[in-house]
Amino acid sequence: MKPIKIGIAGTGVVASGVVKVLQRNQEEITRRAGRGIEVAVVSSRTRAKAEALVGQNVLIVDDIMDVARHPDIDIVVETMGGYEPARSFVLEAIAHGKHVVTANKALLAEHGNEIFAAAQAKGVTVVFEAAVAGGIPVIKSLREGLSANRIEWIAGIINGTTNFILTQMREKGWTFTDALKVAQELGYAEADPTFDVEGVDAAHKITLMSALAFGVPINFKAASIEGISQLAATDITYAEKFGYRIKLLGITKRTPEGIELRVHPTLIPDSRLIANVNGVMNAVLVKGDAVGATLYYGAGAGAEPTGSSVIADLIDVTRTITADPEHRVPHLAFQPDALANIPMLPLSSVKTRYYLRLTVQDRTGVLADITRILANHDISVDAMLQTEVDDATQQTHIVIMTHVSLEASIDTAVLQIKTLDTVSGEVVKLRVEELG
Ligand SMILES: NC(=O)c1ccc[n+]([C@@H]2O[C@H](COP(=O)([O-])OP(=O)(O)OC[C@H]3O[C@@H](n4cnc5c(N)ncnc54)[C@H](O)[C@@H]3O)[C@@H](O)[C@H]2O)c1
Ligand SMILES: N[C@@H](CCO)C(=O)O
Ligand code: NA
Repeated sequence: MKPIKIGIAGTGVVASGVVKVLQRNQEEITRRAGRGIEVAVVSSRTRAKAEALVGQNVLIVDDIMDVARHPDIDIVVETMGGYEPARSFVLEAIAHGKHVVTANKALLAEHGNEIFAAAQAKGVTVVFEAAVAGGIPVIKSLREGLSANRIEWIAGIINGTTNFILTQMREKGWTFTDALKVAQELGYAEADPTFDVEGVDAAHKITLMSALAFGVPINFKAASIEGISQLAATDITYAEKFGYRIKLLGITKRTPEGIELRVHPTLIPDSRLIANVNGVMNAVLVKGDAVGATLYYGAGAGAEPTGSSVIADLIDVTRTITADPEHRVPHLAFQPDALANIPMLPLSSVKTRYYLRLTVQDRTGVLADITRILANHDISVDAMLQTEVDDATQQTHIVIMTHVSLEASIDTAVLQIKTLDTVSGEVVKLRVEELG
């Protein structure tokens, strides 16, 4: 059979991984796909970069739309990133009957509903394994491997850059700034690294997994997002004293009231496997009612790991290209006419355990005032730690681990605690997930 011809828009880190692995493993990829996969057209902002990547025998075009419209192409690969022109490019390719493979979670989290609807109408596939947790085949697991289950929750370390930063800070004492700089040099970070450090990239990814897990439309606006830029090294140390590690987690949970969707630094018991996932590695825990908890681990970023996922998608599309569209695996795991209308919950209705750190004056009655306020809001204390009094300021830190409480109650209690004249500065609040 003749090889499948593909076009690539954007020749950066991910595209280079795709081209290299396609070349290196050509023979095995052909045996798996049933026919060869050949890069036929490439578009890049810099022709020299494209030539260096694919050589002289591949057509290089200046306008990305010439990839989207090229008559010889069956599948386009979008590795430019960003919202525009990526969105227009993908829609144009779909309009021309091309299947699309993309690594772009920002695009799908914001414009996925429009893109998948266009693909459905045209009978083509849009696949995005590379967009979530880089090289880990977690989309495939959610869409196919776990399709017997009612998914209960997903919790994942799904941003390599921030996990790399947290690891270097904790293990090697690097500064946040130095660790970020190295993550950028290694090609892990987004073009705008605030997407990584402020939790936006993780929110894009957990939004996509939430839609796949629960069969609901993609709803990025419902995500509550908190990154690691405000996380103090002190809290990493105190958490360790209680036997916890702090990780930036993307969490989505089905509750009787609706769906939680959130990203924030989270305390995790240090005995959990996921608490020991370090460096650029990602890990996603998926809890299904039948299978129980399953854990997917691997490189969340980098050229070849991400290229691995792009190529797996290319092989999948190649295999199904001859099947009738209605017999293909649905883009978002559920049949498009079977999406559910479950409410997305605000952060105030989250129920979990909390870590609170307060700075207080060392005076009698402080602790009693604080515990009284907590009790008045139905918050019970599980463990408490008080540090030595600082001689100069006469201040001390009180760290409290609560039992499961309602976030709205915690927030009201914290507001009241802050009005006590013995309490100074901010009260640090972090969420704890047992992930059992
Ligand atoms: N780097 C990773 O480890 C990784 C992992 C998973 C997903 N992703 C995603 O993959 C995508 C690409 O990331 P990357 O790290 O390869 O980025 P990159 O910056 O290395 O490469 C992007 C490429 O696209 C080209 N490009 C951008 N805008 C263009 C335009 N308007 N016209 C033509 N070319 C254009 C750039 O010149 C560059 O060659 C992003 O969506 C990113 O979120 C990256
Ligand atoms: N910037 C992303 C790339 C992979 O999606 C990360 O650090 O995880
Ligand atoms: Na993946």
